[in-house]
Amino acid sequence: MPTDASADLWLRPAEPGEGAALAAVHLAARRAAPMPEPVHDPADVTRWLSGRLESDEVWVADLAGHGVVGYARLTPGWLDDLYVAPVAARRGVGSALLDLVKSRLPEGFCLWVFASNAPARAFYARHGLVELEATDGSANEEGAPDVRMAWPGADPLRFLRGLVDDVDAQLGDLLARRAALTRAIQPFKGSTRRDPGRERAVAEALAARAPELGAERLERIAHVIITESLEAAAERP
Ligand SMILES: O=C(O)C(=O)C[C@]1(C(=O)O)C=C[C@@H](O)C=C1
Repeated sequence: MPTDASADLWLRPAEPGEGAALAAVHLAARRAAPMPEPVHDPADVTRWLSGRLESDEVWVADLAGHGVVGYARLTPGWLDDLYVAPVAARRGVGSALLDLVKSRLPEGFCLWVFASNAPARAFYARHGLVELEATDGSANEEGAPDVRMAWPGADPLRFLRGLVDDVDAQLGDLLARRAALTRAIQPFKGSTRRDPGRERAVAEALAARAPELGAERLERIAHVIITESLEAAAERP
């Protein structure tokens, strides 16, 4: 039954030496959730979390009669871990930790959640987080699709524009690299005619990485990028 846990619940900074307690919560919470199997054994998880205690901001939830039942681990702009042991489920521990994280990162933060973890995604959505990009999992250790979520903080437009700026910085670098390659190829071609087959293949490769944009839209985007890159190359052969 949902209860107001505040009387029994105490949130406090983690202390050095609590790595094993955090690892127990981490592993129990993961086992109980629809998440991929952990790729590290308990000793590794304890060692890793003990190390993170030295560098990251970690808060623990102590529940009367149970001890440490949850924790949140933060790095600048990110909620890296939020785990609650099943023994303390549905007692408001996760919400209390998340409220604390919001107060520690009032300008907003991001987190990664496994796509399969529908209860966690619903929990975060109920608490005002929005879903950003989804991945195919190739960049995480488990190789499982995940979703980036964000709590956009006190000034959502400012926070989300900050994320756009970060991505645009990468996109600008990529456009510069790509335009340089378009330019480098031109002297090796017999004509200045465009190659529609090659351009279709380029658009298909983009569509495989960004399926939500769709092949047709990506074909138009690729067309603009290539047109402008060719024009820039012609201006500076
Ligand atoms: O691959 C080529 O033939 C290129 O000239 C490069 C490029 C591109 O920028 O990707 C540019 C123009 C062509 O129509 C097809 C592709």
